Amino acid sequence: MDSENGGTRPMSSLSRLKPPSVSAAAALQEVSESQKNVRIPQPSQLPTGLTGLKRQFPDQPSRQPEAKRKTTNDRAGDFGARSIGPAAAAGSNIRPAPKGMSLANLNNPGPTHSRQLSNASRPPSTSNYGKSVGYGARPLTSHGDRPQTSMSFSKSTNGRARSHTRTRPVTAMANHVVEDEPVAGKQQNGTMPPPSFFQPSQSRAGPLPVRKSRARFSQSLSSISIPTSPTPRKSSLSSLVGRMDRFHIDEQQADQQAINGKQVIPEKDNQVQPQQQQAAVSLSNVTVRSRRKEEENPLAPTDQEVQADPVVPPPRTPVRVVRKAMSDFESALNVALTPRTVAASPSPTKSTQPFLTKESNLRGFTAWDVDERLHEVEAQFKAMKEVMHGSLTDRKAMEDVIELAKTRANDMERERDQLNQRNSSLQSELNELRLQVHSLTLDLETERRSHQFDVEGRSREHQHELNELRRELKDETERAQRGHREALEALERHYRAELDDERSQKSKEVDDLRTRLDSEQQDLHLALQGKDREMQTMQSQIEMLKRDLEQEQLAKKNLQQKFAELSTTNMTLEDRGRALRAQIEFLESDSKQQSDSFASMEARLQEALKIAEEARQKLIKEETERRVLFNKYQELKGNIRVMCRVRPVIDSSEGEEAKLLFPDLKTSAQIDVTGPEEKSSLGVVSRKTIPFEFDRVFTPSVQNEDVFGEISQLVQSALDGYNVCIFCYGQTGSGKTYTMSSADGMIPRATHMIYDTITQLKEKSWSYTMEGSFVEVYNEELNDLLTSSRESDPKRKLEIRHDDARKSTTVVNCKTVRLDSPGMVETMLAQAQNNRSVAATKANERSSRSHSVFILRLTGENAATGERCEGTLNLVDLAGSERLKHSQAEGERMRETQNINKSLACLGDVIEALGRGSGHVPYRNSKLTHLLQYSLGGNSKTLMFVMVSPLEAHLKETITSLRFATKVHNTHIGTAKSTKKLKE
Ligand SMILES: Nc1ncnc2c1ncn2[C@@H]1O[C@H](COP(=O)(O)OP(=O)(O)OP(=O)(O)O)[C@@H](O)[C@H]1O
Repeated sequence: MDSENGGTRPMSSLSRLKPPSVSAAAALQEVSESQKNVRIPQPSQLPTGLTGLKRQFPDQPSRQPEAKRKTTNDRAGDFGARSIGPAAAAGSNIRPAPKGMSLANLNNPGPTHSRQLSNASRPPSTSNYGKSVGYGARPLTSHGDRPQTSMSFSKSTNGRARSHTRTRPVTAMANHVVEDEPVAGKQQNGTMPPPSFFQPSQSRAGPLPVRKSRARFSQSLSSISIPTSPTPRKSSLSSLVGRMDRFHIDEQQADQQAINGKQVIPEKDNQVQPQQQQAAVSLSNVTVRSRRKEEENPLAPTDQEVQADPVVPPPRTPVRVVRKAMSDFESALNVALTPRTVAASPSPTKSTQPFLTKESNLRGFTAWDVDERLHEVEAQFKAMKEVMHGSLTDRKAMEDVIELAKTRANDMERERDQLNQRNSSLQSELNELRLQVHSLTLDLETERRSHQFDVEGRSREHQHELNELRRELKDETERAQRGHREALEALERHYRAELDDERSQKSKEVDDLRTRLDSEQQDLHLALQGKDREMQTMQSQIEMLKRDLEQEQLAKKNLQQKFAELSTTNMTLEDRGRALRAQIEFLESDSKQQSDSFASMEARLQEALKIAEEARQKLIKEETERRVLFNKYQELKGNIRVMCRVRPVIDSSEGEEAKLLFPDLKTSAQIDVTGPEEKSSLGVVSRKTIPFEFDRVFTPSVQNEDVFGEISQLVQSALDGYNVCIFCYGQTGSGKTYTMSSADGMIPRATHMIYDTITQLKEKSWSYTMEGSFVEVYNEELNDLLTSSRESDPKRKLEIRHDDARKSTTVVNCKTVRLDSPGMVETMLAQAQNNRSVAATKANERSSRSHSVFILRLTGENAATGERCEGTLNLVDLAGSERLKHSQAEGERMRETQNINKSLACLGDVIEALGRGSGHVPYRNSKLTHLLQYSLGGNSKTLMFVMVSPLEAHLKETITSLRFATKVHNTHIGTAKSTKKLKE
């Protein structure tokens, strides 16, 4: 150990003066640091025992100055003063600490000192506290997170590799023990168990944990800090107590050796009495402080020197301690009496040893003052006497303490024995229980195996029984099935026999029922026939009754008529009677004159009636002649007539009205149109008035009814067997459709008139059939307007067929509707209007882009005269005649307009050709002229309406149309001939 510390202390014990070793210096520094960390408790903070201790041993700073080196007597006095503490504490009424609570807890029983389970956060334990000698917590070393305690120290002695922890002793006490106790047993592990004041003085065979707990408890007690007194007595006492601790350490070392170096980590032992703890605390602290003083005084005998002496047995009682102190004192005295080397005097011989020994050469030294030395010895002797006195007092206190400790030790021994006994009994019980558990386990296993064998055997038996039962059940089932089958067969036979009987019986019943039903059916049939006859009779009676009823109704009507006639006759007769009575009265007065007068009047009346009849007959004859004459007039005048109609201005928004004048309202055959402005060569702007004359000019105020009145004779001509063609020509929006197809236009009025005429002609034995068709010429193609686009077959195109012999035209594949009533004509017109191609242009929203032709074929027969006639009425609504440039049509509309213009030009060409009497009339140049071939010229009567717009904007078109109409009007296209012929 010395070599480890590098100390140079001589091994000889004669000098007893050794320089402080490095380890001792380190220990001294450790103790000094510990003392710095000590928080000196105030008297009020000290435990009661310690407070009493302080009362008994008050500090005496005046006896000896602090700077003065302490002598052995001083340390002995310290020992006595300190050793009294535990005794006083034992004698006082110190309340024992609670179980599990150390003395440190008593000093500061705050919650912060409660033992924590967590290593990382555990506050310094009481053991650590004892190591650090004060409340100041020692910072954690690098050896581990957990503060190193006496427990860990004890663990290191348990053979673990903890020798490296010796680099820094945990506590001053531990440092002292480790470094200053060159005991072989202690140095084996480099550590030693903490000293314990209550350690048994001899090795015992008691339980090791108890001893360990006592050691730990003693170390924890060392954490109690007691202020160090500067008095020499206290130093001496500390020295003594330190020696006593080392004695105990020796004893503990012996115990360690007794338990073969094995140490069990003590369990938590809280059974140490607080008085013992307190005593140990005081002693250990005193030891620490005294050792520090010893280190400061190298001349004083140290504990190591005492411990190093193997001859001197360690004192085991305070008496021995005192004796040892005395011997120490004597040794010190010898040293003191030994001539010292004066520091200022040179050494007679140069010795390499720094201390005085018996071999030291003292020759040459100056003699020292004996008197002074005696005084010093006397003073020291006095002090020694005082120390002795105090030591005796201390001895008594220590003996009390020892007695108390012995008592406590005995109690604990007893308790330990009891615990050992209980432990052994519990161990034996545990062993017994283990044996029982083992035997029970074996029994259980045996039982389980036997039970398993039993279960397997029983399962085999059950399986066998189950198989047997299955076989039996199968046999039983088969037997039962056989029995049931036989029973079923027997039952079947039985029921079959019963069924046969039942069937024969039922068949007999059915036969009876059938015969009965037949007879009943015959009866019912007979009854039904009777009922039929009755019903026929009833029906005949009903018929007869109906007829009777009708006859009765007729008779009733006749009677009613007769009654009415009779009533009238009665009234007439009454009137005549009244007249006759008046006449009788008159006659009675002047009968002859009155009778003559009556006869003359009667003759005049008869004459008037005769004249009236003659006039009526003459009227009829003249009417017939007029019609003949009209037709002859038509034939003579030419068969084309032109009428002009000007529509009214519908809305002022249409624009400025053109200047159209009608000069001759009587004849109504002229229209004067003020032409557009013209600039002459002289620059004079003027507007010409262009006069146009036609067969009839209709002003804007003329209604359709008046217009129809003018053409009704033409319609009548159709009934007389003429081909009549009425067509409207004019620009878009001039009123063509309005005139021809409106609700009161020419077509409805013509049909209505024809119906009326047909009805009238029935009296003359004429019967007519009327068939209508409606076609359209669009882009030089014929379309049937009475057939919708869905119904029409594109493969069946309309074709124009002419019958040259009959001068009639037929459109093949065109739908022809028999018109039996005026309502059918209206329906046909509406249908045609829907199917007609109407497209919008810039000239007119509702511009008709096609020519529509309504063909009404009239066939009449006169049953009386045998005459037959076929006439055709063509009502044509031409498309707009506006010029292409004006219409601004594009694309498809342009093509439409071109076709329209072409067909209209062809119409003009045909009329021109007819007027010229050309042999070839270009009917086939257009579909329109081709369709109207026999309605233009020949035996046809043609009427052209030239429609005029009243607007100034349409003036040019108006003039163009009027010029074209004038051209037509001036054309003589032949004589119309009636188709009326006698029926062969
Ligand atoms: N005499 C009239 N009295 C009142 N309104 C008329 C008369 N004539 C024409 N109209 C009106 O003028 C408008 C154009 O007439 P309509 O459609 O008959 O012209 P259009 O010559 O047939 O034109 P399109 O060639 O485009 O068919 C219509 O709204 C019609 O009602």
